[in-house]
Amino acid sequence: MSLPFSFQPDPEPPLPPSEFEKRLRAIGESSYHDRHPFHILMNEGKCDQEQIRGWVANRFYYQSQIPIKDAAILSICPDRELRREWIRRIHDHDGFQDDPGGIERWLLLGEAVGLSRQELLEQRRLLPGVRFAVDAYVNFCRTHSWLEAMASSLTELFAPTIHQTRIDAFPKFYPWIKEDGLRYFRKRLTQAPKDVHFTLRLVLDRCKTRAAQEAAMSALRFKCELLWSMLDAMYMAYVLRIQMPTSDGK
Ligand SMILES: O=C(O)c1cc(C(=O)O)c2c(n1)C(=O)C(=O)c1cc(C(=O)O)[nH]c1-2
Repeated sequence: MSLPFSFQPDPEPPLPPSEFEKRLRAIGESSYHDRHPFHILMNEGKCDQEQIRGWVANRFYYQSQIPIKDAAILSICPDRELRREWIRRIHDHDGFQDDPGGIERWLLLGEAVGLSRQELLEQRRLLPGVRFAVDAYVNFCRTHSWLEAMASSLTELFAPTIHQTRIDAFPKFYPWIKEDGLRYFRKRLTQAPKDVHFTLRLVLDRCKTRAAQEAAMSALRFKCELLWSMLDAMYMAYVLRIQMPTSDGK
């Protein structure tokens, strides 16, 4: 027998916060980019100098776009208290007062591996696949709700472990990298947990419906996919050595 047309089945109830958090963490545990074959090669000391340089140069584009995506989030966030907190992320990367910022520290990493600032700033080694993936992140944050955009940054729950792995692995396997270059990763060990503690609480508190919780989980899956895609492009170019011929023949 069909139900009267006015009957609406109950929407799925929201998950209890502890279960929601468990599911968010499970997304990163299964698909964060620490498991990508490029990172595994790098962290086991199996990359050559050109592969490390390729990774540093391409990741620079990600670093350079982070404050732009955070500014996009600020521009759609109606809550003043949240904006006061979120703006700190832009300062962390662009620099604030005496702190030259994460982008500057990544440029030092570039110099430590033998890349000039100019080369990074002019995006000379930027692969098309990396550009598309990073641009997709900025675009996602411009076109989704501020809460989904904030939720997509929750991959940072898993970033300190991978930063620590690099701090341990680089001096051991790549003694040719100047020590100064590791400052970026050291600084993120204290910055990322602060960011992510705030964002996790926010997402758990503000996603009050099951639909909002599902949207936050989708945002996190999307972010894991784009981080993974960046490394696919790098693996193709620097491990399989397949690159698009440049149109100007260089
Ligand atoms: O080196 C890494 O593996 C890694 C990953 C991520 C991440 O998970 O998005 C970030 C960072 N580093 C990072 O340094 C950083 O500042 C950062 C900001 C964000 C973000 O989404 O707002 N992710 C990340």
